[in-house]
Amino acid sequence: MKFDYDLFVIGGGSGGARASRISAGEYGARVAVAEESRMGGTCVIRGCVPKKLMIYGSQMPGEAHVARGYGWREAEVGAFNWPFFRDKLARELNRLEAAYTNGMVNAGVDTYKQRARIVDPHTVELADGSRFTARYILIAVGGRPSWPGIKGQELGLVSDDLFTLDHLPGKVLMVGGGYIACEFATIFNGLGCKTVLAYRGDRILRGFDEEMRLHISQQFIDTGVDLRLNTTPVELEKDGEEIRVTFADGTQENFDDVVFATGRRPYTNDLGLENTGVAIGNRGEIIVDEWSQTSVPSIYAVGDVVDLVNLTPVAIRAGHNFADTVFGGIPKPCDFSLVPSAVYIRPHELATIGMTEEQAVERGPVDIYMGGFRPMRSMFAGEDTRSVMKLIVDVETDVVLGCHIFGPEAGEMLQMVAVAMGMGATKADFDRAIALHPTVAEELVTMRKPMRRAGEVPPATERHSAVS
Ligand SMILES: Cc1cc2nc3c(=O)[nH]c(=O)nc-3n(C[C@H](O)[C@H](O)[C@H](O)COP(=O)(O)OP(=O)(O)OC[C@H]3O[C@@H](n4cnc5c(N)ncnc54)[C@H](O)[C@@H]3O)c2cc1C
Ligand SMILES: NC(=O)c1ccc[n+]([C@@H]2O[C@H](COP(=O)([O-])OP(=O)(O)OC[C@H]3O[C@@H](n4cnc5c(N)ncnc54)[C@H](O)[C@@H]3O)[C@@H](O)[C@H]2O)c1
Repeated sequence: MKFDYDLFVIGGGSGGARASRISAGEYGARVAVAEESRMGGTCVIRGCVPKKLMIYGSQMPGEAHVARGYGWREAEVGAFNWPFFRDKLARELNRLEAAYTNGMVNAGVDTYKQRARIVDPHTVELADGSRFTARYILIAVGGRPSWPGIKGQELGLVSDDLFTLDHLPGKVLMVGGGYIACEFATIFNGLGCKTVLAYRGDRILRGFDEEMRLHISQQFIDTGVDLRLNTTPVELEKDGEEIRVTFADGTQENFDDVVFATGRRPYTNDLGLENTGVAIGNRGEIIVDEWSQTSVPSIYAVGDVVDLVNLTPVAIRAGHNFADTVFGGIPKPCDFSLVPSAVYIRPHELATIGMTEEQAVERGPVDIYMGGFRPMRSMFAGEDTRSVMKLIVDVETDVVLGCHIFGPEAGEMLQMVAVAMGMGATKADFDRAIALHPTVAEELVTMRKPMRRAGEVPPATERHSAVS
């Protein structure tokens, strides 16, 4: 059968852009991409990139504080000019969007700036009614914020809305306890907004190492974020210019803005999947094997839509492996068992890879190496914030199973740890490395004795009485 294209990609975000560029540019496949919004997708337009720039913007008052501690006694940041920042951010995102589009066009990819639906396992229909056939279809449609389903929720915002606000809220309620809630609590707090972080459970960042969760909670408290645990909003109402929030315990409080950071869901609705027989899970995620292939042989899926590890480098790797496998004749299955990630909060961020202590203990005995210290840079400035590093080491094999770093620019350090751990590094390998002095990172190779063998962790209340 003759097809219009070898590959039709739905979604021009991290996964779709990489797959199409490599398939066409490196392997000469005839490729088209449909994108209903802006090329670059979530990461570039309304995720990682603008978020990280906002994090940098929000840390400037802290930098001025450090500068004063180093003798720049008059250092002040003054008032934050949100319209200046927002408009500059918009120009930067336009630049990146153009770079993404050009990258695809230069690779020979046909781009359609329209929504696409699947008609059958080899046919895609665009919003204007045009239809194209393809040997393969790659679904890379990403995810969308999910709303909590409470009364009046339409008065609230989601992360997509936060990069184009008319003005910053004087007082904001962040709802949720995951990556987005924590990162935007840091941002709003740093930019001078009174920030309340409401989480329904008793400790934020579920799934992360328990000890690290405590340090992050403590940092929020220390930096002035009003952290409210076991707190759930149940209704939003308009009250003049403000939003009145009713919480599950019956209390009410007014905010200028309420932001729901209550998770994201695969964006598979109205995609025409029912025309194909592609198997989906109960969250709407597309089920794929290690080759990113769905239950229909001509249809593949990568990125957040498969809801495995919802991070940009994972979507990119899956997209690249797809192109190598299907068009390059280089079979590359996806293995996402060791993925680093970071929660970009300030002043210290959390970067993590591998097992948490809790996961490791399930598997067998482990030694816990931990270092806690005040980094030279901030300590001299008169700050008290402590860095914490934690290595989880298999007692039997000496292999490092997990690494968790809470410190300044921790993500920058962890990337290199990911290389070592990917090679199966043991604690002895870490020890053999000569320290690079004076750095924060040297602590990683100078932790000589285990702090404990797992299972002997003191109760949380003894470690951090300030956190409930
Ligand atoms: C606020 C925020 C911050 C984040 N920060 C980080 C971070 O710091 N580090 C990190 O690794 N990850 C981060 N992420 C996650 C990261 O953005 C995603 O994992 C990544 O973008 C997923 O890529 P993707 O290709 O699967 O989907 P996306 O990038 O979402 O791309 C999907 C594209 O498909 C388009 N589309 C959808 N349906 C159709 C259709 N039917 N027809 C045509 N086009 C369609 C969409 O418009 C979109 O452009 C963040 C996410 C958010 C929301
Ligand atoms: N730095 C990064 O790498 C980064 C940053 C942002 C987002 N991301 C990716 O995007 C994904 C989505 O981020 P997220 O923070 O929205 O999701 P998340 O899954 O990390 O956190 C969602 C939070 O909302 C809470 N929640 C869910 N439903 C709720 C409800 N009805 N009421 C109250 N609380 C509720 C959950 O308990 C959880 O704390 C992340 O899982 C991650 O994969 C990554």
